[in-house]
This record gives sequence, structure tokens and C-alpha cells, in this order.
Amino acid sequence: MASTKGLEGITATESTISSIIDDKLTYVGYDIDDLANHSSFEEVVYLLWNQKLPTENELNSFKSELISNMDIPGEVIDHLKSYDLSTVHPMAAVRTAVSMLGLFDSEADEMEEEANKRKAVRLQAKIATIVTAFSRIRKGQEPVSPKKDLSFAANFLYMLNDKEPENVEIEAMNKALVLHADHELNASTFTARVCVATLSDVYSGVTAAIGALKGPLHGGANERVMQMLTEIDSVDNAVPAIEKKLENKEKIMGMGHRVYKNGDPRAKHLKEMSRELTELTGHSKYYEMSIKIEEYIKENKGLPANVDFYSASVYHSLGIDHDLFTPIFAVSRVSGWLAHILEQYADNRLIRPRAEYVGPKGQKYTPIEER
Ligand SMILES: CC(=O)SCCNC(=O)CCNC(=O)[C@H](O)C(C)(C)COP(=O)(O)OP(=O)(O)OC[C@H]1O[C@@H](n2cnc3c(N)ncnc32)[C@H](O)[C@@H]1OP(=O)(O)O
Ligand SMILES: O=C([O-])CC(=O)C(=O)O
Repeated sequence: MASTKGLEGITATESTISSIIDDKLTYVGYDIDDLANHSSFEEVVYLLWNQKLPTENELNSFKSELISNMDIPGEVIDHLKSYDLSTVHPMAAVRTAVSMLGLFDSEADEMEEEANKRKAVRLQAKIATIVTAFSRIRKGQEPVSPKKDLSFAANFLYMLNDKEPENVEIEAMNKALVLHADHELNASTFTARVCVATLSDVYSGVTAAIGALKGPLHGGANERVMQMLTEIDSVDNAVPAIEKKLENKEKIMGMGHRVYKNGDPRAKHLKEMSRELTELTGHSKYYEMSIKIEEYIKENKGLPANVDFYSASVYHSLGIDHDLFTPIFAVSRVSGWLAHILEQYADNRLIRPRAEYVGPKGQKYTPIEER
């Protein structure tokens, strides 16, 4: 029984949520380019959970349902205020706070489909509040409640900054949320599915997924891209700095992908957003450095930029703290996790692969006093 390291190329489930075929990404059969250019994040969430685009009425009521569920229990706010936020990574705080939400949800362990759908709405709405409340509390500010007339993307920025965002900021945030919403059987989504396939609850599945997204080989890469750009600091230093990193066998964050070998279809949208937003905000050097790095890595390693590469300079241009980049990924990706969790419950079987044993065999137990 030979093993496949990292499960590369293994098809572990059937799904009707998203597909990656020949480097093309679709959500429920809709091309990501169309969705990125035309849809709202709320519409995409509705699509992922209901497998159809909403009518105008359905979308309006879904939007208000999300906003009316954005408040979080006072105990979660008190908890966020109870520890030294300057030493805690926001992904750890979000992971804990999301788990805590389950303690205040009387339906947490209800397994009926409708109850799970209601929990999906609550989680999608409340995770945005957790991330923004965390950010405000650590700056000594009070959390801000959402506004009923703002979209999900606009409310996220509003709750973060206590200031209504400009249209260009709302459009960028909306597009980023759409682009990050789902991605087939990526590591965090697989984690969520493995967790709930034991018939554990939705909160456990999402908490586990947040833990997986946090790692630098997955969602945690976007924060590290910005760290790398900040360290490199100038366009002239981009190539020499990357050469040095490769000499030291370091991985270049935001580059490479398990599935895409010729290019991540989301990256071109984020690249264009990065060009526009960095120019608008006087941060063009980050875009120009990114271009040099992308070209160098493509030429010398044959690796494409992934979704995390240009999202870094996009979020930086929106004035967002660098350690909030991965939590923002979670605010979007929770929609995909929830879609996959619902799909897993609908036709469940325990996920339990095998390991090829390569350790010692036939060992004789010796009592402790003889070792
Ligand atoms: C939202 C997302 O999760 S997108 C991915 C975000 N992660 C990153 O950006 C981190 C940087 N990238 C990587 O670590 C990898 O490309 C991954 C994790 C995305 C994919 O990993 P895998 O499919 O397992 O590829 P693996 O790590 O085995 O790499 C294959 C080869 O390419 C090299 N390689 C892959 N990515 C990189 C990189 N970013 N920088 C330098 N070399 C790389 C590896 O060193 C390896 O080379 P070798 O065969 O000479 O040893
Ligand atoms: O699919 C993957 O392996 C990682 C990825 O791009 C994502 O989760 O968006």
C-alpha cells in the first residue's frame, strides 16, 4: 500500500460547489471572471449555499438576514477584551471567538438541515464582526454596529474603521471577498469536511478550518507576502532579495500552487486591483516590486502567482493592518466552508484514509527499569 504524500492528485469527494478544470475556476458552474466582474459577495454566498443565483427579492432578504445577524454575544466581546491583544495573532483570536460563538447558540448541536442553514447565516454574519471588533478593541476603540443600508463588504470596512468607505474601497473589498469565497478541496475546506464527517457540529468544522487556513502554506501566506514586500522595500532590491531567498532555500510566499501550474485565475483580478489601488494611494512601489518578483519566479522556477500574492498589496492599499489579511480571507472563505459542510452532511460518510506504516516492526517491550 504506497502512500501519496500530501494526497496530491487524489480525488477525495464529489462536489457540486466549485470546480477547477484546466486552470479555470467556477462556482456552481459560473466562471469566476464573470462573478468577480459582476456579482456581490452576498450573491455569491447565496449561490454557494443554494446552488442557484438569487432573484432580486431573495437577494435583498438574504442581505438583511446577514446584517441582522451581525451582532455577537457580549461575552465574546468581553472575552476579546480579557487578554493582551498585542501579543495574540488575530487568527488565533478569531479561531477561539468562533468556537465560543457555539457556546451561545442554542441550536449548536441541532443536526437538521434547516438548523444548519440558520447557523451558516449566523456564522457568516458574525465572523465579520469578530474580526472588526478584535481590530478595534486592540486599538482601544469600541466595536461598531453594522448599518442596515450597507452591503456586506461596505459594512466590513465600516465596522473596521467607523467611517463609511468610498465606492472604490467597497468595490475592491467586494471583489476580494468574491474571489476568496470557495476553492474546491483546499486544505481548510478539507479540514472542515473531515471534522463534520464524524457528525460533529458546524462550529467545530469552522473552528478546525480556521486553524488550517492560518498556516503560511495556505491562507497565512498573504500576510507573509506583505512582510516580504516591506522587507525588500524597493523595486531595485526585488530581484536580488528573491535570489538570496532562493539560495537560502526559502519559499517565496504567494508563489506556487498545488493545482494551478499555469496560473491562478483569481490572481489577474487582484493584480489589476493592486495596480489601480496602489497608484491611487501612493503605494505603487509595492505593485512594481510584485511584478518583478512574479516575473522572476515564473522565469526561474516556472511557478505562478497565487491568490495570496497580489491580495497583499490590495489590502495594504486599503489601509488594513497586515495581520488582518488572513482573517479577511476567513471572513470570505467561511462561506465556502459552510457550503461544503452542508454538502458533507447531506451525503455523509466518515473520512478515514489509511497510513502506510514505515516504522520499526516486531519490537520487544522492555520494562522501564531495564531501559
Ligand atoms: C490560498 C492558498 O492556499 S494559495 C497557496 C498559498 N501558499 C503560499 O503562497 C506559500 C508558498 N507556496 C508553497 O509553499 C507551495 O507552492 C504550495 C504549498 C502552495 C504548494 O505546495 P506543493 O504542491 O506541495 O508543492 P511543493 O512545496 O512540493 O513544491 C514543488 C517544488 O516547487 C518548489 N516551490 C513551490 N512553491 C515554491 C515557492 N513559493 N517558492 C520557492 N519554491 C517553491 C518547491 O521547493 C519544490 O521544489 P523541489 O521539487 O526542487 O523540492
Ligand atoms: O486550493 C488550494 O490549495 C489553495 C487555494 O488556492 C485556496 O484555498 O484558495
